[in-house]
Amino acid sequence: AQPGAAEPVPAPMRDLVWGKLNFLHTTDTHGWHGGHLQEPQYSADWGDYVSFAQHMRARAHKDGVDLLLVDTGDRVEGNGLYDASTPKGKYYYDIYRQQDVDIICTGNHELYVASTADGEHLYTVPNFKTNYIASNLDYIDPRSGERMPMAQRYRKFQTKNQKLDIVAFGFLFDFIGNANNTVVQPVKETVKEQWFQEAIMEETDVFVVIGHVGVRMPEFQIIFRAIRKQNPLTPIVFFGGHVHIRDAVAYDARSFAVASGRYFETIGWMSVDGELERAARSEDARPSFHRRYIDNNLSGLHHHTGLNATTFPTEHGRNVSAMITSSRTALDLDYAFGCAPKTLWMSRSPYPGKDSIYSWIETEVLPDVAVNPDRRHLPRLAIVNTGAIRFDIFQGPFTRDTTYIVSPFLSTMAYLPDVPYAMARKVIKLLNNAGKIASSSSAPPDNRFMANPEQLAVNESIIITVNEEGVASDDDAADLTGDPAPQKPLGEGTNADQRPPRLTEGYTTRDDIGTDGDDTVHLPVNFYVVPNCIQAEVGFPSDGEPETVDLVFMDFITPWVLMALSFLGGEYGREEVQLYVDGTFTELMAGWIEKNWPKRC
Ligand SMILES: O=c1ccn([C@@H]2O[C@H](COP(=O)(O)O)[C@@H](O)[C@H]2O)c(=O)[nH]1
Repeated sequence: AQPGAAEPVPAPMRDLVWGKLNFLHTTDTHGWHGGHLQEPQYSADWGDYVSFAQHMRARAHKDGVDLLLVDTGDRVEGNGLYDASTPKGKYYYDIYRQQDVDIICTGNHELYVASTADGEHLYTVPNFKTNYIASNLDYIDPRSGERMPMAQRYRKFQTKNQKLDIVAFGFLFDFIGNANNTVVQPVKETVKEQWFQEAIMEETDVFVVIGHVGVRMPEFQIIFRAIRKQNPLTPIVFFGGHVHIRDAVAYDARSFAVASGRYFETIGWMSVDGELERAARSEDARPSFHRRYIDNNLSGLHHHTGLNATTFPTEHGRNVSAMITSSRTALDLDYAFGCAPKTLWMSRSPYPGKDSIYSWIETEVLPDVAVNPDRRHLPRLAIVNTGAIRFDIFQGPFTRDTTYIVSPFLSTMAYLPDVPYAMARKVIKLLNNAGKIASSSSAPPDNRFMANPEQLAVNESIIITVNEEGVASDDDAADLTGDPAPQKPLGEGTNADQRPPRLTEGYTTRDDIGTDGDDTVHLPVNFYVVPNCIQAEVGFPSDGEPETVDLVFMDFITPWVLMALSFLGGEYGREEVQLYVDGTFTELMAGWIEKNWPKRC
């Protein structure tokens, strides 16, 4: 862990179940390779993961089984370690490559900005050579204009110890927001390609499909059906991401899919056991699958390896942690813009509400920063999509690192001048409806893409009632322990005098397999659904309604805003959208904090 990172608190643990073929999975790490310095349950860093993987590989070797490491993209954007340097990623590429990842693919965040896709092509693809797979992604060389696969389309290899044959693919969901130096082929087209049809006819023991794709998204279903059609008995394992949640689902008795969360809070574990060699395959023989969501903290990593603070760190792991420390220092990530007077939550607290980060943006930040010096006298509606805010703000120092953690994007505030108020006021309602505003082929994707991916997976707020002793209500306790007994304490074990152990707050995952996936038994946390967008009325007359307003919005949501206006009878084109205020939203927010919050805590 990094110097100053919160010490993990011991908690009741569930062990890992090993099989013949085992996997460790990271996804959507978004630059958090230094770990969560303020959160004890996720405070291990990439160096600790390097040590962990070394010990786990050694155990696999000793037991004659195999371990593969998988990463399913969105490694960038979301933390100062990647975002704070010029150019972005100056330190990240060398840190990330220290882990021996066996199968790796691209996420949408590697592609939003052309220079990020260039970085992927120039550094991560060569760093991982034959381990990098790009089944449905091409890159366009900026000099020659030549279009080429970002990496090989698939990979066939043998595992180290058992010599199991593996055919692996690496997909990205049908993403359309990429910069123009890459081409994402829709998955339904890719599976028709000759190379794919030939690849799925390869003799193999196991298919491994990794993808920056939610495990319940249609893209994985399409791939699953295509492979299964030709291979009725072959085990197929899927590793997904993008939705930022822990999840597991079995598509049939011989397939299993796992998603391993977000922001390097989780290291996913999957094991497959049974007769895996194709020679032993039969109608009756079925593989068994296990999953575990490992909290990324040192006490858990010690637990799973049977080591301690002295014996756990390897030389390589220590060196990687040191690389991260010196990069964080060079980037001055601990520089404080101000002191957050209280914790502001994205989804743990209701919106609108006094502890909601969105209410803070709406009522305090926007009225101050949504100001165009030449039009400050005119009323405006300022709209921010909730997906633009990526993390909670904890009470205490708000640092350069926090800035990128909360708001990593380069989005600016755009506007349309003098929109009739009668029309402009209805836009927010349309943006906040579920589904698409219009169903034409040129319409932007589902409105929920303006919100955070975590929100995609949940339709209703999940509010857990816990009493003062940390005991959940009957239903919640039954959910968490799998036991319908009333008022069951939320611990698996009890200490000698039968008092329940003190639990920390964290993930209490329910997936298709059950409620025992998390490696650490936690107290549950609330999850409130938030709208796709929030809106502030700024500079409005004290009485009466304005005739027209400036409609100000994050440039990222331009397609949705134009579609909403068109639906309301206002035809505005992209060329009419102008920059409202200089600077990115991130810079505006950091500037507001510097001006309004106390400098020191
Ligand atoms: O410029 C941007 C880019 C993205 N967003 C928000 O992020 C999600 C996508 O997040 P993932 O981590 O890829 O899952 C997108 O749906 C937007 O809500 C943004 O606001 N601005």
